[in-house]
Amino acid sequence: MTSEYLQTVELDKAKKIVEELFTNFYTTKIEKINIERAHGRVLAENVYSPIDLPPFDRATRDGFAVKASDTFGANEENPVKLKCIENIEAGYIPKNTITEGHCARISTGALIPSGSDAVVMVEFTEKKNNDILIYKSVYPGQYIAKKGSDIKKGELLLKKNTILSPDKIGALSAVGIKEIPVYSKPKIAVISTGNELIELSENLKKGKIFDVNSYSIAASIEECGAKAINLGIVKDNYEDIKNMILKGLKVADIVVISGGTSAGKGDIVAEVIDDMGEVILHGIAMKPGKPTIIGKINSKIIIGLPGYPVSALIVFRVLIAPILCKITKAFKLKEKIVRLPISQRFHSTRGRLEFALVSIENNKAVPILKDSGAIASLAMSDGYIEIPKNVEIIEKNEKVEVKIF
Ligand SMILES: Nc1nc2c(c(=O)[nH]1)N[C@H]1C(S)=C(S)[C@@H](COP(=O)(O)OP(=O)(O)OC[C@H]3O[C@@H](n4cnc5c(N)ncnc54)[C@H](O)[C@@H]3O)O[C@H]1N2
Ligand code: MOO
Repeated sequence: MTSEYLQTVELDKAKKIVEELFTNFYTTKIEKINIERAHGRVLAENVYSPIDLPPFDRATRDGFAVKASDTFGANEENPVKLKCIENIEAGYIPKNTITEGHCARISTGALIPSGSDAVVMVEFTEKKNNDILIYKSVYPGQYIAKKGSDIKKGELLLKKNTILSPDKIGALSAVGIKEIPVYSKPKIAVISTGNELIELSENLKKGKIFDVNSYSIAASIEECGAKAINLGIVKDNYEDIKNMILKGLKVADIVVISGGTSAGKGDIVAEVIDDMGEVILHGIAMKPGKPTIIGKINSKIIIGLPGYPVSALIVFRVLIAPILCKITKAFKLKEKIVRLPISQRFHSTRGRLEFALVSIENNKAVPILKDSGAIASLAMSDGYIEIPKNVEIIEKNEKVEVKIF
């Protein structure tokens, strides 16, 4: 079983396998959520406006509601004199009808009184005793937003699969929709294995290190619009790993476990998965990431990432994230890529697709020459470059594509 690890498959084939697994074994569900929690979620259905918007004819300027015909011919020299019969504030219902020779003071957003068909801006009026002098004519409909002119009841407001950004949330609230149908986030359990790992809250003792992958992988999951359920650290022993995986399968749709994937003595993740279900793939022809495991237990997908934090993150990014983002639809997959000259000659492993972290300095891609065990590279990196398996050397100043994190 673990000998399968020696037979690596190409990354493209691994991607295909993961994609097929997600298609066959993950079913997208729909839930209704409150608008207050809708930011970043994805609409699961078309939304039609349940009301006319605006719901009534309303003033779009502060001024006077008039009969437009009363203002015809009015100008600076020859103002028209109208009698003001009411003051209509936003939110109130006018009591009177505007008849010839009359007007009403009106606020922006207030309901247009019956009989009126236009608003004169306050700047072009003057109050004189009980009269209002109008210095500018208006045409019928001027400064009035008609009922339903924005959107009509029953009209399509937002299409299914729209990402709910602040503007879209505004549109939903304008038509009074509080409960919103969205895709449920896939739940992904995150497990870190290793006797050497400790929680961030613990004291660092000799031989121990803080758990990185629980946090970096959970963050990557959330970045793809999925929900990470961090189950924490488990020791490198068969029973503990098995029980933790069982727990993950219970609470989540997918399990991601890191560490214990390679050929070491304590590296028993593949064995456990194989006993509980099926190891579909163990070993990808990529660097880092060679010992990656893809498996299935009771129709649920389980991914074993290499323990080294840089390896785990790169594998997640290139193998899992694109497919996860595709199913959540929460993230536009267009990767940010910049083409930059490389700052120095770079040697790559012959015969293996390689991913190398780089930082960007003075408009150059600077390779971070540390191995995947080096944590500081995570802090220094801006992105990574992909070196095809048949390329051994990238010459200084050759242009490379940097995929930004
Ligand atoms: N004889 C061989 N040894 C190794 C091989 C190999 O092919 N033959 N592959 C190497 C490669 S490549 C990788 S990658 C690692 C991956 O091994 P594992 O997945 O079994 O990972 P571990 O041995 O458990 O851990 C490796 C390394 O990473 C640290 N680690 C693990 N988990 C975490 C975590 N959650 N947070 C922080 N650091 C973590 C761990 O302490 C180890 O230092 O194997 C190579 N060896
Ligand atoms: O394959 Mo490992 O994942 O080189 O770091």
